[in-house]
Amino acid sequence: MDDTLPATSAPDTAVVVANLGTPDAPTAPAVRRYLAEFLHDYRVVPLTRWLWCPLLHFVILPLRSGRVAKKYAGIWMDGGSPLAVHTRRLAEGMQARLPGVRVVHAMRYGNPSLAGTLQRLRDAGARRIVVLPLYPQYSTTTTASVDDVARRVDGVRVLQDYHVDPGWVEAVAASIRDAWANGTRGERLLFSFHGIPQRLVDAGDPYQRHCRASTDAIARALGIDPSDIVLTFQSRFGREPWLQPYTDETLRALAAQGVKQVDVVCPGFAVDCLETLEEIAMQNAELFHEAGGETLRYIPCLNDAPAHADALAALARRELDAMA
Ligand SMILES: C=CC1=C(C)c2cc3[nH]c(cc4nc(cc5[nH]c(cc1n2)c(C)c5CCC(=O)O)C(CCC(=O)O)=C4C)c(C)c3C=C
Ligand SMILES: [Fe+2]
Ligand SMILES: [Fe+2]
Repeated sequence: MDDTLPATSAPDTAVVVANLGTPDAPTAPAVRRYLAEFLHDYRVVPLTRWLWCPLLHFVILPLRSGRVAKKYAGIWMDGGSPLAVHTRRLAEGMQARLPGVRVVHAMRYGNPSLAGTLQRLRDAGARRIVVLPLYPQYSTTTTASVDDVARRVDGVRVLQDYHVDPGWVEAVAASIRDAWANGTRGERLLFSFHGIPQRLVDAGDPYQRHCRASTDAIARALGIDPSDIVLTFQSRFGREPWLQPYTDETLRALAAQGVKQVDVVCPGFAVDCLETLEEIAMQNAELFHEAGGETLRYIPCLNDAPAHADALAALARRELDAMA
């Protein structure tokens, strides 16, 4: 846990840049610890505990931890897990844009913990705290879980979503234009979002609608023909139906239709992580190639790009002003 909050001159106001979380090391025990916390969250798996706990502890964690640790090892950076490194750098970029405000990062699962960070900020005198979950699209599985933790602390406001925020939309569009700048544009642009179970959308979760709206807004900013765009969902977990079309099946179908070059962007992920660097840029690129495609070009997340830090700092400032 990070107990070394930077000292600033304005401890009464703070912004917490909150992300999902990630293991502390690319090892089976560290992955197991992380997955255990993540998959015990009722927002993520709402199964009755007498059924879920035995399955989780005796089947899923023993089988999954070692296999997933190897995937993390393949993308690990000098400073740690990509999700942790990029989240930290993004928060530093926002700090530079928010003088007089203390900006820190925290994780819903793993370290530095969101609950501990909020408590330490309060103990250090912060009375106005904005939590900015790094989820552009709202979901009960992600944003609401951050809310669950934040609601236990006084003086905290949580940004609910920014799925069509003009600054963010333009930053994503600019990153796609940059990828196309050298004239190597794929035949299709695929927008791949993390999936959630279809059951949750049927029960009212706005996530799918937000993903559609983000995709449309980014496409509009790019001025591209809707027929050049495909919206898909990745990272299925478990056996029930998740949001469709699935990214992997769509890539196979595109290759079968004779599409050779595809560009993939993941605007549901603020920073690069296992699901983008390993699943899309490695696993799905290989799958596309084996199905007869030539090149899957992965367009990186915004990470700590100046336009990203600008957009999120402006959002944080607006939330702080709304608390005044
Ligand atoms: C971007 C939004 C995300 C949603 C919505 C989401 C829902 C969701 N995820 C799982 C299960 C897993 N997700 C895992 C990794 C992971 N998920 C997100 C984001 C969303 N998840 C990110 C950014 C990451 C990467 C973390 C990293 O360290 O890089 C994993 C862990 C990896 C694995 O074991 O495959 C699981 C498990 C569920 C069940 C769910 C909705 C119900
Ligand atoms: Fe348990
Ligand atoms: Fe996930």
